[in-house]
Amino acid sequence: MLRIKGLTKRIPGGPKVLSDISFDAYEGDFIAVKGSSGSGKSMLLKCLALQEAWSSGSYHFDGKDVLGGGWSAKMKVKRQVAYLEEKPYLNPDKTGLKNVIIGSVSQTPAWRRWTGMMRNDDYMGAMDMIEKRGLIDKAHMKAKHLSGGERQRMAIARALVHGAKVIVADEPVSGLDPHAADAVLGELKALCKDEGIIVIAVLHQGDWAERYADRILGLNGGQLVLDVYGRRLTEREKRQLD
Ligand SMILES: Nc1ncnc2c1ncn2[C@@H]1O[C@H](COP(=O)(O)OP(=O)(O)OP(=O)(O)O)[C@@H](O)[C@H]1O
Repeated sequence: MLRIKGLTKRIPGGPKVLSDISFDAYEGDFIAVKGSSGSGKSMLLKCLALQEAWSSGSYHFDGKDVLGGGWSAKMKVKRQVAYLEEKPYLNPDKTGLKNVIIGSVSQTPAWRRWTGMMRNDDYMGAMDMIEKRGLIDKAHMKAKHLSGGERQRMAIARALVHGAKVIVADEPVSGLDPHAADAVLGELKALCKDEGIIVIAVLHQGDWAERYADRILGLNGGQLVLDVYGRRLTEREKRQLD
């Protein structure tokens, strides 16, 4: 469970880009984040994944104080909160499987990525995860030959292999055709439902948020202006996010 209180982010020597954001997220939640360009959506996800330092606020993960908890508490959150980019980086010349085993810059320690060492149980765990994502026939294909949707799903497998309990995804279906987008969001939804993963995804375009998320957070000018459960946004609420 995540408990965010008063998250504020000020760019050093610059503007305040997130102001006093508070919300809780529970196992199995699929939360969409909406807001116009520059409203702070990406910054919110980066702060949750500890890719950006917080200016103030408190962050509890499974009851533990992350910001007050020292290096090991922060490393644990970096491993368990995976940041999924709009176009996740996979090494183009390595296979999907090898990319999954090696891990991502944001989640996996550097020594592990440099050595690329593979134990037998790493191999089995990664293959299992890839198979569950329906990508078994792509496991030995170089990443450069995977489609956008397959890359996104391979990146989800990679996050899970390296211990993700929370996936924060920044526009994960932007640029994908509707069929591939449904596959990616269906995958994320199933992870919430079946495995209790928390997904927090920026889904500003179209009606993906309404179709897949249980809850929609709306940002405007770095402030949380909407927190809506289990229903579509009204026209008035949509205007609040313009
Ligand atoms: N390193 C930085 N230095 C200065 N300003 C920054 C920095 N990073 C982000 N910002 C500003 O913070 C605000 C929020 O940025 P963010 O990327 O979170 O917006 P967003 O809602 O994700 O926008 P978009 O939908 O266009 O991606 C923007 O005004 C942006 O210019």
